[in-house]
This record gives sequence, C-alpha cells and structure tokens, in this order.
Amino acid sequence: MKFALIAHDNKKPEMVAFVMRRLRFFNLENVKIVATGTTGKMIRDAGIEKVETVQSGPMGGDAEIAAMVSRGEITAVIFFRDPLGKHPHEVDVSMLMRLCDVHNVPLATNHTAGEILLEHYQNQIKP
Ligand SMILES: O=C(CO)COP(=O)(O)O
Repeated sequence: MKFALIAHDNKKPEMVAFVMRRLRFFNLENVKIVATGTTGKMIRDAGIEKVETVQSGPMGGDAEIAAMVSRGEITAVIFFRDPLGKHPHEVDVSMLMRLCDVHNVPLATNHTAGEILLEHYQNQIKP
C-alpha cells in the first residue's frame, strides 16, 4: 500500500507528530510513502528515510500526486489542509481532491480523519 502525505505549512508540525506516532507502521516494508517536497523532507528528517518526494505543492506536487491517484498508484491520501490560509495553487489542490473522488481513493483532510483512516489500514496489516 502506498500513502500520499501532504501538509500545508501551518499543518506540517501536526503531520510530523502524526507520522512519528506511527513510525513502526510507516516503516513496514509493504508500506510506501510519497509526499510533496517540503512535507517529505520534514518526514524524512523525522526518521522515515524511504519517503519518495515529488515537487513542492506550489510547484506542482499536488498535481503530480493527482496523476498518481489517476493511475491507481495511491491507496489513500492524507492531506492536512489549512482551511484558513490562502494558497496560490488552490486549483491544484481542488484537482487532487476531485480526482480522489473520481477514482474513489480515500482522502483525509484533517488530523482526526487521518487517524481513523490509518487505523483501518493498520488493522488490515495486523496478522
Ligand atoms: O502545498 C502543499 C500542498 O498543497 C504542500 O507542499 P509542500 O509539502 O511542498 O509544502
């Protein structure tokens, strides 16, 4: 399974804490991670070296992940959005969310939804 992890700037500390609490799960061999540029760097610094990165969000990273969703490469997207901020690449973010719906890929856009979603996949992996 492959998870896309993305966080807007104000939500990056939350994403790092989220990942740190699940280091064991994210470090499992059959769990893959792709992240937008800056989010990915922070996740790597937090102890997950295998994270694959695409461009930073404003430079096209959300669009790259949207393409992966369209190709059926992503199990679920966890995207901690900042609903109070303005983002120059809002159209890319909308496209990513739309394509998750088109392809029926689970999308968690806040911390609580992310917890619930990961719980599901953690239970799938348990023997
Ligand atoms: O902007 C983003 C999501 O829309 C996140 O991109 P970064 O992880 O590169 O900051």
